[in-house]
Amino acid sequence: MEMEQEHVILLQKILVVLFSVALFWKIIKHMCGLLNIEKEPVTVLVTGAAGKLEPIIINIKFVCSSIGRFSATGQIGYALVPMIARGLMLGPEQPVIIHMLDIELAAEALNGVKMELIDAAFPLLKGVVATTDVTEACQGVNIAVMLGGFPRKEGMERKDVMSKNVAIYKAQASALDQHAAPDCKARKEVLVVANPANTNALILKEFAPSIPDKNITCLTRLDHNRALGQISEKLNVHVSEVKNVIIWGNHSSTQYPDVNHATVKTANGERPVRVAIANDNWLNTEFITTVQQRGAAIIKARKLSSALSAASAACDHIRDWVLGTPKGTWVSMGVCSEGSYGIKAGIIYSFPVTCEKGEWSIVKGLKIDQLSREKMDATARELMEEKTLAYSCLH
Ligand SMILES: NC(=O)C1=CN([C@@H]2O[C@H](COP(=O)(O)OP(=O)(O)OC[C@H]3O[C@@H](n4cnc5c(N)ncnc54)[C@H](O)[C@@H]3O)[C@@H](O)[C@H]2O)C=CC1
Ligand SMILES: O=C([O-])CC(=O)C(=O)O
Repeated sequence: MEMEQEHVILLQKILVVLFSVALFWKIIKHMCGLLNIEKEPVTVLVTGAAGKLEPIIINIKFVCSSIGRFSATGQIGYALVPMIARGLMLGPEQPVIIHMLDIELAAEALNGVKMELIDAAFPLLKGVVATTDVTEACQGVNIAVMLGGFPRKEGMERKDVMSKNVAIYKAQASALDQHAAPDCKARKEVLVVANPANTNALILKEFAPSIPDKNITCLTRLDHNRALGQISEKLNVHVSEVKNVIIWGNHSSTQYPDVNHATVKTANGERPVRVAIANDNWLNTEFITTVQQRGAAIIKARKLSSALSAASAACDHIRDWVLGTPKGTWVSMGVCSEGSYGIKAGIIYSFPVTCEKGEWSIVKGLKIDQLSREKMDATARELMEEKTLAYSCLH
């Protein structure tokens, strides 16, 4: 009898423990749910997002034969917006609202992209605005990815492209300055992708005085990823095993892809890339020109510029900036020079950076050899010339 009672008591105790564990688990899950619900959506602006196809009229006499050939516009935008809506930019638990801006001519196509975003039923996507009104587009924006710009057309001089783009970036700077959410001014991120990326970012910085210089950056992460890709191909290792390449300077053919501090993971630990490749001649010549010319090579192959890899790099850039770079790893970002490594303060120049708590910091104290010094200075000179040209276009 006593034994039976003991068994009942033991069973009761087990049931109480099981019930408590289940209740505790339910409370935890409920709290996590509440946390998710409470996460405010982040508003991301993407300019130049229309994803439009325009017929090319090659020869006016044979206009019929030219129908069916198309040039895509808003290409990067069309690849980028679904990546943002899937959480590839801000993480799988961050709801987003996407604002898309394009020009009047692309309004119908822009609306088509909005329809597709709705049809894709992305769980994280809490709203879409498609507009040709820059003021509406900039309203309440936390993060801005600037793809919109005037592409170089046949027969146009560099100065013609520059004058169109700096005028666009000056106007958009004023709109962001006046209408972006206080976050964008106090804390958040502006990424300029449209070419000339560094100089467009410079103009944005100069004409949006309420946005701190630290919040305005340009994309050189694509070049950084291209450099990682070339090294991984050469060594026949996965790209994730290679780290800490650097892109110095301008997102142009004068950029300097530097592997002097890069490493590759091996079974026996990390090895310098220079030692693993053991071919300085290749690293100092073909590797550099391949990365510098990769954009042109893609255009030649696709008849269109890099869109998939540029969109992916834009996500990498913002994700690492907001969520932080992995320990021991740096990335390349075009940021406002503070004078580090002898680069004139104030220009937007690509440096190696680490990010923590939403702030980037330039990696300091890297040893710079003679070849690197010359290449870093040459790309800085080009940026100074672009700055002069941009200002001459504005006057
Ligand atoms: N930094 C980087 O690593 C890279 C930069 N790029 C540059 O990114 C930019 C975008 O590339 P794609 O999407 O291929 O070009 P795209 O020509 O396909 O698209 C540009 C879009 O901007 C729109 N646009 C023009 N003026 C505008 C304005 N005032 N406001 C808003 N939108 C405007 C156009 O209607 C078009 O939809 C180009 O300037 C390209 O050279 C491209 C690849 C890599
Ligand atoms: O020149 C372009 O439009 C393409 C470009 O920047 C790149 O692929 O790096």
